[in-house]
Amino acid sequence: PPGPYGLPVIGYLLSAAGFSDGSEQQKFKQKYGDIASVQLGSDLQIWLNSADLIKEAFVNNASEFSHRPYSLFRQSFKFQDDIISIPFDDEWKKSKKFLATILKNCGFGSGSLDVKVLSETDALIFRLEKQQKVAGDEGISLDEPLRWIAANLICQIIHSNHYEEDDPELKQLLAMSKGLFTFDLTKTMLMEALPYWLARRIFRSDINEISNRPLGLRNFLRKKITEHEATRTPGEPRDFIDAYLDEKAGPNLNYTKLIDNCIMFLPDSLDTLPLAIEWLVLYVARFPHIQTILHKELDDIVGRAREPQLKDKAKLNYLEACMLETYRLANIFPGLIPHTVRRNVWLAGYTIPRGASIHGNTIAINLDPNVFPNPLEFRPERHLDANGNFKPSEHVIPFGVGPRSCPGQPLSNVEIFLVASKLFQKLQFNFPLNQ
Ligand code: HEM
Repeated sequence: PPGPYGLPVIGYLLSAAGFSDGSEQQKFKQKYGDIASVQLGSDLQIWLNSADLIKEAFVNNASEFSHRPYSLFRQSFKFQDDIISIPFDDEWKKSKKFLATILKNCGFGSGSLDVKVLSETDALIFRLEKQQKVAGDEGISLDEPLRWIAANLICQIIHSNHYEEDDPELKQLLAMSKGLFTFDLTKTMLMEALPYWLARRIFRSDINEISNRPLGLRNFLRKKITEHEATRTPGEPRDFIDAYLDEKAGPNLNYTKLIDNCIMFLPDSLDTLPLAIEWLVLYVARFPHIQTILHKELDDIVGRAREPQLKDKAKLNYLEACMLETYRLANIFPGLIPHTVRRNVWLAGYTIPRGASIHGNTIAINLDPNVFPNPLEFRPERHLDANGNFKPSEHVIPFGVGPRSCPGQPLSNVEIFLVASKLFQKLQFNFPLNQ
């Protein structure tokens, strides 16, 4: 595929810094159309710059395009057969189906989850109001309170624990998972771009630091598993750990795999998901006319006397539109997680070489002025039809598409919708004075 020329050996590596703010990725679409390639050292990156082409690869040709490329960064964590890294084969299919089923039984997409989310949101509102009284005009940060509610929900699903605001165990868990998968983007690109032996030398101390990151979480989860083994009733799972133990009990039970798969749920649950809610609140607070429309819609459909429910979702068109617009403009998960092919494959008239890393260019797609006029404006109306009904966009794909897409999407959709509808039903958000 076409792409920028680079220098011998290092390719386009000197421009790696431009990837962190998305400016390079946007240029790929403008200059080369739906598909572009860029050589970063030894890493050949293919950028798919339209949602249609991403679907062509990850959905229509899923059997070829659903592998994960080798990544020194991910390998540094020393996870064992975790769901994100394992290749797309029969083993992966079995694991993903198994995880999806037990997650569903533990709350994802089931009625009991709504009750938990609503009661956690009550506690969140109480906490925000309390903090606001103390802070006055200074304003408060949403970051920690939103991570706290998200942690309570995922912990109930994984190991049935519910925490109060100041619980030291919760604080410890949040501290251990904060930034678990965060790393300087330019360094990550260099790590993946340099030949393996050289990258291992240059980044030795970073690799050691990364491999130590999950140790605290592993110990924490090991303790939870031991407690579960002592108290569980086989066949009556209370949560993810019980369900896993039920399914895999026996001499072949691999505790490290169980622990690592629990850890895989944490970064998106504790970082990505609260971030989406936080951006939504910030955009709505920034534009008072949008907040007024949102409050009116909630008053008309739900009223003040009862809780919002999942069945209201179909009627809360404006809220749905605000959520989608947030995914688009805030670019909640830029670039998806890279995929690869295991042999040379044709796509859009080009050969995609075996081992290339394949990226969904959601940054360029979300800001494409031909699809979203005035793309930098937060305009929920663009996702409504002439009758004011919510119109999902085929171009906004924050959870990815195809078999490798996010298994947390059902949980995220329920959680974000219920938390947001209740927050906007009960509260008015404004920016602090002079900010
Ligand atoms: C707003 C919230 C979230 C967003 C935007 C999001 C987005 C994504 C994206 C873009 C991918 C990669 C798709 C691809 O490779 O093409 C992904 C994968 C994944 N997500 Fe999420 N996610 C969210 C929440 C969650 C939650 C709450 C969980 C767990 C409880 C979760 C667990 C995972 C896992 C395990 C994978 C790897 C799947 C695989 O490799 O087969 N995500 N997510």
